[in-house]
Amino acid sequence: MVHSDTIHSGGIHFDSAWDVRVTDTSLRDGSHHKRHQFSGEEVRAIVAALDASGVPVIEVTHGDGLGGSSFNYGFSKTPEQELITIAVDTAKNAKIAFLMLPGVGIKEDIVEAQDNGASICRIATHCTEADVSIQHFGLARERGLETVGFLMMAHTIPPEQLAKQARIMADAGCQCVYVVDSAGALVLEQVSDRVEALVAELGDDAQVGFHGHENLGLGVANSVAAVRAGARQIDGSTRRFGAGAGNAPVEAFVGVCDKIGVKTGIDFFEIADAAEDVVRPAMPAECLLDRQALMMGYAGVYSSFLKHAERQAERYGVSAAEMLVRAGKRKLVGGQEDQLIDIALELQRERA
Ligand SMILES: C[C@H](O)CC(=O)C(=O)O
Ligand SMILES: [Mn+2]
Repeated sequence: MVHSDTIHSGGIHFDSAWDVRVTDTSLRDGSHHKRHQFSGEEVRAIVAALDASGVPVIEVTHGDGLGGSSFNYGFSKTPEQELITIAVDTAKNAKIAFLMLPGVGIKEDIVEAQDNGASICRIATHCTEADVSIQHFGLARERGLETVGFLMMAHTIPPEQLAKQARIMADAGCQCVYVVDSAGALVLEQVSDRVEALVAELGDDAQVGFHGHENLGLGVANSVAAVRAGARQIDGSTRRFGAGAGNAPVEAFVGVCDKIGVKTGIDFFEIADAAEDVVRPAMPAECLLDRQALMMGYAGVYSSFLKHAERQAERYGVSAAEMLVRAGKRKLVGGQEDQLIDIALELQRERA
């Protein structure tokens, strides 16, 4: 299918087949659920299926971004740059994106990912720390990469404050700033209020995106709320293959968009088949909306803490759900995974 391109805010080329551009993040956010154990063959099969369904952007990286393979976050089975190369070689139309968290990855990682063929650079920071991304956006734009900014744990600050952080990213060269509901804690108007605030702040300087998690079962509904509030890019994971209860399922989001007249350019029937026949077999288990996931949504906990909490809960014989509620009370942010051990020990002491 050949479509014509148009240029939208942030200077991003948009295919005329899209009202919103969907990024599938199963091969990055799903990496948390799979404890970063993707094989090259799995990446090849998933990219081929998503690409054939019309998914325009596919993100491939360790769950915690470039450089995430480590003792703290969990070692990857296959080096992420190798997975990026496989994804680029496999995709016929989709662009391959990568994620990086300043401090976890470094600028050389961005250069290597681009040399391996990735074309969209997504930089993630905690939502109050946008200034740590400035040099990375500068480098990415200088090198001709398309840029996306991720303001993580967006439920923790009010819309006006989030918009100011978005402005920092846009001024640094970010072409689309995402409201990232890392904890799956935002509820409908809380999403639209944030998206609207960013749209008002950024105008034509940058697009606004939304990345949701399913911990309160609102991934698709929140994504629709984001679109109605002006978001032009939406993340999801086919079969919800993501951290916690997973991300907004791309196949359901596409079906809903078809019904409400929002063009995604993705074929509903093909993506439904891809979810069932290709993505599900690569998942260690379905992403469940179980007690632990619910606690994360309710207490506002970073979704990627789930597997870490489960491991420490088993090690110290305490409840993972209780650990996650305490992680919410302590307002932990990404990078503080080690404090889960402290919480497990605290619960163990209390029980003794
Ligand atoms: C590094 C995180 O997993 C980024 C993300 O997907 C989120 O905050 O949600
Ligand atoms: Mn996520």
